Amino acid sequence: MSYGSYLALDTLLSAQQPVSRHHDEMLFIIQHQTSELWLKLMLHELRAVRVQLAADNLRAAMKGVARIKHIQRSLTEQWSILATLTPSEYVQFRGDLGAASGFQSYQYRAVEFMLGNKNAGMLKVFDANPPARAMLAVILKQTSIYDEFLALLARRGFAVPAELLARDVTKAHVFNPAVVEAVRVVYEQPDDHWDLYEACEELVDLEDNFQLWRFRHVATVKRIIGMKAGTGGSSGVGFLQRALDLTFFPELYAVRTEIGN
Ligand code: HEM
Ligand SMILES: N[C@@H](CC(=O)c1ccccc1NC=O)C(=O)O
Repeated sequence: MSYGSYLALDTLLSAQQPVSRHHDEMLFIIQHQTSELWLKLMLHELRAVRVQLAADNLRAAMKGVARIKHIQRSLTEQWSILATLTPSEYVQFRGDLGAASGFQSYQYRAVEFMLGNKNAGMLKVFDANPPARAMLAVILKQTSIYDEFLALLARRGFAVPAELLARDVTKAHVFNPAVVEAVRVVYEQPDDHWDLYEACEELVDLEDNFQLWRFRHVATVKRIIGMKAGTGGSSGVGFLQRALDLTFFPELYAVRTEIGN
């Protein structure tokens, strides 16, 4: 065993293959590759969190969420490196990227699915990559982290509607006022439900961190390509900005309006 063989460094460090002759393409490639590595670890941890929630191991699940939150911070911080890429630099190799786009990040889509933002329509993006498509199809049909959390609440005696517990999990979760009422009990008597109270706040942190990543993506994209359309066929900044309206755990936010009323 050696450092290089253990870490497969020859493989890892031969995977940076610029398609242009431009100096700054190396930054672009490494920014994406490191993001994908962290996404890989995030997925690994999310899978474990899901299993722990299903097994009623709330503390172990929250240990996993704590690690995920640090990964998210690292991913979000990383945007400042890419922000050193100026529009004048990017335009020199953007054309060489063809129709490639972050749309095609199957690990990113898997993370969105695991958190509950399901969208079966996204699978066709990966028709040309059968293993990626198959991985996403499996996650699409599984309960999300939030489905498992709501099921755990129900097992703890909270009034989570039965139809929600038997919902079609291939669809995105839809806001349900009864869940707000269930969570309200936790927030109004935290001392009686401390672990659930803590877990709700951890999930809000997770969503908050995710939004910060999305925001830094839009902000970085805006400074690099302005209002140009995206290589993936979207409007660009406008499309990415709309994604900021998405929410994984709507009831955990809605409950805040109700506290004290
Ligand atoms: C110069 C740098 C970048 C630019 C100009 C850019 C631009 C865009 C645009 C315009 C889109 C919308 C899809 C399209 O029409 O192409 C998009 C999507 C996306 N980008 Fe980037 N991006 C950049 C860097 C990154 C990096 C470093 C990552 C990290 C993995 C990333 C991940 C994604 C993901 C996951 C999506 C899909 C988002 C969704 O479907 O909600 N992008 N990007
Ligand atoms: N959508 C970007 C291109 C882009 O960012 C990209 C291209 C190839 C591989 C990954 C990419 N990153 C994220 O969208 C653009 O419109 O310039």
